[in-house]
Amino acid sequence: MDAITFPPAPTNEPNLTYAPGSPERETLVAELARLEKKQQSFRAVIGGKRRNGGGAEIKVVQPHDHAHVLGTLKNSTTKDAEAAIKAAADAAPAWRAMPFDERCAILLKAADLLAGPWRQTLNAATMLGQSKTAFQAEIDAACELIDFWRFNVHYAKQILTDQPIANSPGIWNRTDHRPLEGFVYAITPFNFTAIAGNLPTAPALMGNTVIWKPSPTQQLAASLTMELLEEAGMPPGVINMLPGDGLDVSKVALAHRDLAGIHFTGSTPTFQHLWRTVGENITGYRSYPRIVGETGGKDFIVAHPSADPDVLRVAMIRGAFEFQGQKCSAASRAYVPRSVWVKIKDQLIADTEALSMGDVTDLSHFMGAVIDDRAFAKHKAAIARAKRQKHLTVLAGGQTDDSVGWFVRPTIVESTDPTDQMFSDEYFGPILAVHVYDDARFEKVVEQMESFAPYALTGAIIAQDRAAVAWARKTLRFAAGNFYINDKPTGAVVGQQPFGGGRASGTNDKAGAAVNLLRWTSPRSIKETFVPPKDHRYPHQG
Ligand SMILES: NC(=O)c1ccc[n+]([C@@H]2O[C@H](COP(=O)([O-])OP(=O)(O)OC[C@H]3O[C@@H](n4cnc5c(N)ncnc54)[C@H](O)[C@@H]3O)[C@@H](O)[C@H]2O)c1
Ligand SMILES: N[C@@H](CCC=O)C(=O)O
Repeated sequence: MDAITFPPAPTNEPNLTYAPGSPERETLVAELARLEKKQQSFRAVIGGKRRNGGGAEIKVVQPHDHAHVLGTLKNSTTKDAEAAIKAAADAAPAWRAMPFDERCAILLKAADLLAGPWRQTLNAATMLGQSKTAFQAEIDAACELIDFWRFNVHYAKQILTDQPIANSPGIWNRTDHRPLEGFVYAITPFNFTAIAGNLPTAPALMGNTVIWKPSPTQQLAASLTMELLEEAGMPPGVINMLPGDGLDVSKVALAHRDLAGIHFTGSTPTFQHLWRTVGENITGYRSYPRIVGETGGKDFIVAHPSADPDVLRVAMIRGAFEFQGQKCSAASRAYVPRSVWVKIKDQLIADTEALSMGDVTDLSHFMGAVIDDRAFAKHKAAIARAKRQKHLTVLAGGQTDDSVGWFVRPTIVESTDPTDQMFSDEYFGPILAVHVYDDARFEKVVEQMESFAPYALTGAIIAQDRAAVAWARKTLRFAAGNFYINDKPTGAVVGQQPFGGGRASGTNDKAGAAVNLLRWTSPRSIKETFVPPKDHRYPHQG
């Protein structure tokens, strides 16, 4: 008989420092050398079996050294997608029937494997493939993914124990949290190994089987995540990984009767394309597909005249430039009162110019390269435009160089016009637009920026005046799904600041929280009457 059990209580995985001489640094350096040396073939995983996709070859390279090929993959085709969907359907009955505790144990084991023997492998892969520094890889590939897996078990258990609170006499009401009927299509972005690992596993934990389409530029870490999950005991067919650009996979998956849900993180245009296609196909599905998407941002820092200048300067540098500004949460627009600007401007420029950028296997760097040639071209064009416009002044950075890697210097652009496109368009790179305003206009400036960008992902207020903090918190209530007071707008921690945004930034089904897991269940209400009536007549009938 199944006991009522309590999984280990989750706690956040502590960050290792990688300081010179630390044991973690030594292991990481060895893993970097090992992974750099071998060119891999990244194959699809369908029903637990490896196979090459049937499409064209795609090279996976190091962004900071793009001549260095980490491996190759073959694009997944419609045939691969059909095989993966069949494998997911074949695996579904046994996976649904597996006791919940066993599913939890697989993810808890995956978390422990990642905290232990796999930690530096996934960190090194994330550094090489996505050009993250050691610290940026640690907070993503190790800590955030471990936290997702441990906290999701805790939240899933809460969902299952959440049962009806009322029972009429002689009746027992129960809720059966069923998985969805069909497969979940998880499509993941390049920028976070943790998000890539969470999107397929969260629906799987709730009993669903999954088609996982990672980003080609994140394929090294994605393939290793798949291996780790297999070592943790994830049965064949529960998560089927299809490398490549996803175009052919979507042709099949989005038109399939059994599409039960989409778990997406990536850009707003891609998400809108997926949603539109589902809309066009709506009459063909068995159930209405659940659509969960976390998308773009134009994340802000607003400083009040009472702001502590040092707090503001650090929030701007770390918030805008860590991981080359390629966090969806990265600050890309700042509004600074003139009285504070005069105190920080010189130091902000000097600190920005001093940020060291280069090959991330040299652990002394603060930043690496942007992800690919497309991103590089976009940032280069945005900077060139800024140099041309009269109302824009490039204060720091502005240089780009793609001869070895896709390097974009951290760039600060001052704008006299807060309606310039730099305050509304997502560039997803190390470019921070700053509007300096007269102190007395604080409220006017906040009211203008509140909905100037279509997004509402993250934002921060930097102020010491409590009334100003309270006013901004109220006025900016719908401008950010994650709102920070006297801190940078990046670095949300699972279990502490559930992450996600509204408006064009997504459906705000907070990753790593119970609300997200609920989307992957279809509750069934069960009423049992112990002594049912045997006469159809009611008392008022006399
Ligand atoms: N809100 C969040 O939580 C969050 C987190 C991380 C990244 N992001 C956003 O992600 C974007 C950057 O990531 P990206 O460049 O990987 O985004 P992207 O939209 O280019 O790609 C995301 C994924 O979608 C795939 N894709 C694209 N078209 C597809 C199709 N037709 N069918 C199937 N798959 C398809 C890509 O291959 C990739 O795997 C930014 O806009 C950023 O703000 C948001
Ligand atoms: N947890 C991360 C998520 C970033 C997404 O790209 C942050 O809050 O910075």
